[in-house]
Amino acid sequence: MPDADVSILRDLEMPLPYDGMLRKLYQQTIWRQEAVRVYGKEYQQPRLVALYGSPDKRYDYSGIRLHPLPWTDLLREIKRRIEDSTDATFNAVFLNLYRDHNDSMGFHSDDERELGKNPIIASLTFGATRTFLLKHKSRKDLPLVKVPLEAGSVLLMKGTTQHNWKHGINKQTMPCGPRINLTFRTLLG
Ligand SMILES: O=C(O)CCC(=O)C(=O)O
Ligand SMILES: [Fe+2]
Repeated sequence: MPDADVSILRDLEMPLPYDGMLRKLYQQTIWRQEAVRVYGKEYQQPRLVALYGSPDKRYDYSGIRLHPLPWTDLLREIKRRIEDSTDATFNAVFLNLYRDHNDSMGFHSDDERELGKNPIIASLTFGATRTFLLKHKSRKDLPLVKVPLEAGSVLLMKGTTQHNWKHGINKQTMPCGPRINLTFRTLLG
C-alpha cells in the first residue's frame, strides 16, 4: 500500500480462548450507543462503543466527547500483550461492538487532534470475521484494499496511513454473529 504503513499479526496469544474473550468482553464492557453529528444531522451510530484508559485523557470525535472508564484487569492484560508484540505503548482503548451483519463503521481516518500527527493504532478482533476496507484519499487509480480480520488478529496502522487513507467496515448481506474490535491508541493532552 503506497503512502501507508499497515501490517497484520495473526493468532495473538490471549489469556482465554477467543470465544471466551468475546463473551467476557461482551459482558464486562459498559457499552453505549452514541448519537453523532455528521454534516449537522444527528444519527445513532450503527454499533455500540466504549472507551477505557487513563482517566486524565479525553477523546473528542464527530461532535461527542468521551471520557475513558478506568482500565479493567482484562483490558490491561490485553494491552500488555499487544504492547509486547508491537513495540508500541498505548494509554487508551476504544471498543466497538458490531452486534450482527447490519452494524458497520463509515469510512474515516483516525485523525483527531488528540491522536497526534502520525498515530500508531493497533486493532484487535474477536468474534465474527468482518472485512476491513481501506481506500486512498486522492489516488482513484488504487483499488480498494480488503482485509478480512479474523479473531485473534491485530491490524497495525502507523506513519502517514491516516493522512492518506480512509478505512471502514461495511454492513454485509451475509448474516453473522457479534464482533468486538479493540483499537489501542495513545491519547495526547
Ligand atoms: O472495527 C474495526 O476493525 C475498525 C475500527 C475503527 O476503525 C475505529 O475504531 O476507528
Ligand atoms: Fe478507525
